[in-house]
Amino acid sequence: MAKIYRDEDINIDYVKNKKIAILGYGSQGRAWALNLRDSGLNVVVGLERKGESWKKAEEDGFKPLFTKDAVRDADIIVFLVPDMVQKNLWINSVKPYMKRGADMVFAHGFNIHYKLIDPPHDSDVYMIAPKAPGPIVRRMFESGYGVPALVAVYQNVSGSAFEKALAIAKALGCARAGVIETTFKEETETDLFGEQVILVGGVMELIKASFETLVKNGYQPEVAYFEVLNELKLIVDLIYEGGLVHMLKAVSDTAKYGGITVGKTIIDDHVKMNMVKALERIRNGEFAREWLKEYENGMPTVHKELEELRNSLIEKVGNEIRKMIFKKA
Ligand SMILES: NC(=O)c1ccc[n+]([C@@H]2O[C@H](COP(=O)([O-])OP(=O)(O)OC[C@H]3O[C@@H](n4cnc5c(N)ncnc54)[C@H](O)[C@@H]3O)[C@@H](O)[C@H]2O)c1
Ligand SMILES: CC(C)(O)[C@@H](O)C(=O)O
Ligand SMILES: [Mg+2]
Ligand SMILES: [Mg+2]
Repeated sequence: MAKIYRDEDINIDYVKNKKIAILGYGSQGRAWALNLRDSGLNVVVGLERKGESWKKAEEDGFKPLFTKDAVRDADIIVFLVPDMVQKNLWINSVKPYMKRGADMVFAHGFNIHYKLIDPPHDSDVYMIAPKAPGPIVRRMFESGYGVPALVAVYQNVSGSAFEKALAIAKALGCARAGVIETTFKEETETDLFGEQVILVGGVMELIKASFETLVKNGYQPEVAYFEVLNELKLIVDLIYEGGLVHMLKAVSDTAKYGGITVGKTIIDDHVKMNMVKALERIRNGEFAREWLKEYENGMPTVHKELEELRNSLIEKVGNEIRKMIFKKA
């Protein structure tokens, strides 16, 4: 079994008096900046322009700097802008201004694994990859818990890159849950696989397909929404709390039998073959090349699909239902 590092295994002093530049103040950037500051670390937020993120960081009590000024005397530089943006940010606003030997830190291995960024040979390069969306990284920290994270070292010039990665993971609250060592390759490939096949892609398409099937066959959209989307969270909560058997114990015997037998005919060998194909495209770099091209063309596919989703029945019905059921009585 993999070694799981917890708070008591980690010494935060490795990063205690270091100046940490958090580049980006979005999903992960905000969570990292706030959690690290609350853990007593010296954080500066670096941004490219005085836009929404700048305003948000100021509202949270930071004094953001332009990237080049934030990295000038930083000991640790954390790349928390979108993956497709990191290379240009590195070339134009970090590399020419950073202190020699400053650490380069990532929350996902994409740019290093697919060789978009070629880091200087005298820098420690490591990763802390929280296994959760940014707002949850912050929410769990505030409530005294944490989300798990993976840590990996790509370059260890100082000899203490791993200890620094663990220290940052602890300051993020991740070692309250558990931190596992991995490689940039393993993190990148499994993270992309997870988000494409289940967490983002798979779940979304299962929800859409089951909703459409019910509605096309004459059932009320609101009934379909409750059945395939709202209750999904409640069932996943049971799996999260206690595992698959725990969830099966909470549902009826009818649901157990139906789920066990029919589930396999939905997620059949054909679906499993598609999963292997998706993994293969990640491993041979085909997905990364396609995504780079999509990004360079202005993300037409992403914009088109989001527009279609915004106008879809499940979103319209869901928006109305959520207004009702989440309204405080
Ligand atoms: N979103 C997540 O929950 C999550 C989870 C784990 C790992 N990660 C990784 O964390 C990193 C950051 O992802 P994110 O989703 O938090 O990013 P994000 O999309 O939330 O980043 C937004 C921030 O980047 C800045 N930004 C956007 N475009 C820019 C540009 N062209 N130049 C400079 N700055 C720009 C914005 O001003 C904002 O401050 C990525 O490597 C991602 O893979 C994200
Ligand atoms: C939150 C996720 C999906 O786990 C992350 O990997 C991301 O890229 O946003
Ligand atoms: Mg990801
Ligand atoms: Mg992920």
